[in-house]
Amino acid sequence: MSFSMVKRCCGTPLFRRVLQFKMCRRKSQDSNVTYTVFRHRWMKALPSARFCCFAFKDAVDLSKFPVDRIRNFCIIAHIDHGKSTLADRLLEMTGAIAKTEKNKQVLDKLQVERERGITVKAQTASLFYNHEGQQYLLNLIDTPGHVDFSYEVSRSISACQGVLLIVDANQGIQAQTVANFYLAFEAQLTIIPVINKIDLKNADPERVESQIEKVFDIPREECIRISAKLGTNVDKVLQAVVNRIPPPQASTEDPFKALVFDSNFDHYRGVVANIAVFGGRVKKGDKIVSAHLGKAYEVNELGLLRPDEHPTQKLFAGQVGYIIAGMKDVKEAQIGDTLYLQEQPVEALPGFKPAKAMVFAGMYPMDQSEYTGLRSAIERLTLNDSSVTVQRDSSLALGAGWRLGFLGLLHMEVFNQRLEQEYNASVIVTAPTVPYKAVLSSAKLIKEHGSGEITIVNPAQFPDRSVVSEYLEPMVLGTILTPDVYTGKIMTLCLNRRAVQKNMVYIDDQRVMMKYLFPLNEIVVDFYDLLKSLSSGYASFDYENAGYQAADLIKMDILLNGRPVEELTTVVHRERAYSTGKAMCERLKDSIPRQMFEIAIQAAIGSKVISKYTTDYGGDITRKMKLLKKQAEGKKKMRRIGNVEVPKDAFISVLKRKEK
Ligand SMILES: Nc1nc2c(ncn2[C@@H]2O[C@H](COP(=O)(O)OP(=O)(O)OP(=O)(O)O)[C@@H](O)[C@H]2O)c(=O)[nH]1
Repeated sequence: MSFSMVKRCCGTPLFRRVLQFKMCRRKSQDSNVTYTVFRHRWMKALPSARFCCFAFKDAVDLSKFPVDRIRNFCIIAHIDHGKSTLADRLLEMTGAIAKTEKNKQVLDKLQVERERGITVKAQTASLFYNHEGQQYLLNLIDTPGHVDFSYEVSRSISACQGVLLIVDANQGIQAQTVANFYLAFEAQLTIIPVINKIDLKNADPERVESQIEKVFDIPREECIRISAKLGTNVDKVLQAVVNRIPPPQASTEDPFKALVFDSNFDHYRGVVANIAVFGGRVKKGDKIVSAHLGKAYEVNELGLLRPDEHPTQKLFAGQVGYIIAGMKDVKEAQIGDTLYLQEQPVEALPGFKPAKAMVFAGMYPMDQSEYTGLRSAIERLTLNDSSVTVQRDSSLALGAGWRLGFLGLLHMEVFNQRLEQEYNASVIVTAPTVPYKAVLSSAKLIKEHGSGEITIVNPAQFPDRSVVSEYLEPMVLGTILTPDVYTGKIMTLCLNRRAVQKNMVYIDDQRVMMKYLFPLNEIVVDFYDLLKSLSSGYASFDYENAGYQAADLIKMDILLNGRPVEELTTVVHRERAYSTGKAMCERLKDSIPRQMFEIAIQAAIGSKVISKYTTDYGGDITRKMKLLKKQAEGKKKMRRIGNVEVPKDAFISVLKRKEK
């Protein structure tokens, strides 16, 4: 409905007098959005609802934006180098959000993101920017920095032609800077290096520019020095986006073709898919087809993300936006899928390799009566995070549950935290394990599995040596960047983790970049924490898949008063079994609150006990009463194994090693 129609219908003096409306036209800061605002006198009484706004017009006339005035880019960097802060400034400067103290990490919408101060999910925002008298549509994607979420980065990159590579002016190039640079470089995107935090006392942009020149072969003149926090030089970043990043190669004349690069689930509207339009145009009511499933859908809604959803009539070639088309499950909007018009089939875009789970853990309800509630919580959460894999699982000790696959330990922790925060679910999580493989030698088993090689994601199902010719473990190529004073300690740490050095170079006169081949199992739980503490927080770490390697593996059980603790069953390298078993027993002894009786804690391989400890019992009667009271309070967070109560959080801490 246009403004003139509204005016004609309800703008007459009589109508206004009767309803006491004041009508005016409002322009939002970016001057593209025109709202018709009704101001109701009665509403003056209600301070919080003084304005009643209806957006009658298609908010933005997207046909105004020929492809050559569109720029699609993402912000990539090492964790905490300031991506989200820069995104806030860009949003403010282009009028997408108001300038206020409250607007911090606007694109980090999840509670866990705000609490941990990290980005977990990539977010898109479309901005309108005036440059030399012309208006540009800039589509920005803010990406996470942590290695566990690098899948989000590679997906985002596929929707862009350029990246802003942010580097902290004090910390310089870090491990994820290198990893993210290569993702962008391999995708042949334009890379704009941005040195952030120049306001810091210890900022050394000169040094960082030299590093960028040496490691990435980008001339130092191309670097832009900014302070995202203070807004210094952020305008130069916007100019560089327009001047250096090419527009998308897409034509509105071609048949409609769009790449699904992200999706999330809305309980009322179904799947909301984020798309990059590679050709043609699409509008509400169009019949579109998902190339992956060959299924047709009708477009119910589409629009821009600014950063909130902003419905429009159409989306055109080169644009990035969202689309809702009655898909009921995120599996229907597979990341990497191609959408096209039913009457104009096109060849599918290359898409992406699906994310590969690197860490698996069992999840069980604290009490079996909570099974159904937990199932629905896990189902809903995985609808929004398609990189989590879920398989039903059950165990004698823990009952019915699931085995979930994650991209890393932080991903697993974040998932857990979201289950607790967003769904009020309380879960038992078993020891994280990596996906081992076994080459079977038993003809019977090969027939049973239909393959000579099986992947084991649950240590309880680790096959016995007698039916296996070889075990294989997953390997990763790790990159460590550190000030050179810590190299000695770090090399010892890597050696202790069965790592093999592949490379070592100085990136400037004080910082070293090392590459190591690690067994994934050795870095999953606590390697990163240890590396940080050994280097006083200065070293950084990133890794990528490096296939499988043969290894001498065995299954180890931990027993409490003779009963196996299924959460703690692990697969270990044979040469590590004794020291790992001993350390786990020691830590379990420290984690179990004293109880009214002695407890035997053992590590065993098959029937052979390799380590044994005994706890003291709780002491005199008043102490016992206090102990009972305290235990009753904490009962909810306890797991009962035989007659022993174990605190829920003991399990992960038992797995963490302490390096000498
Ligand atoms: N002094 C100073 N601090 C900054 C600047 N930019 C960001 N910060 C601070 O650096 C910290 C990390 O900033 P974020 O924007 O959350 O970093 P990020 O790269 O988005 O972090 P992840 O999404 O977790 O990877 C915050 O405390 C910011 O306030 C800057 O220009 N100067």
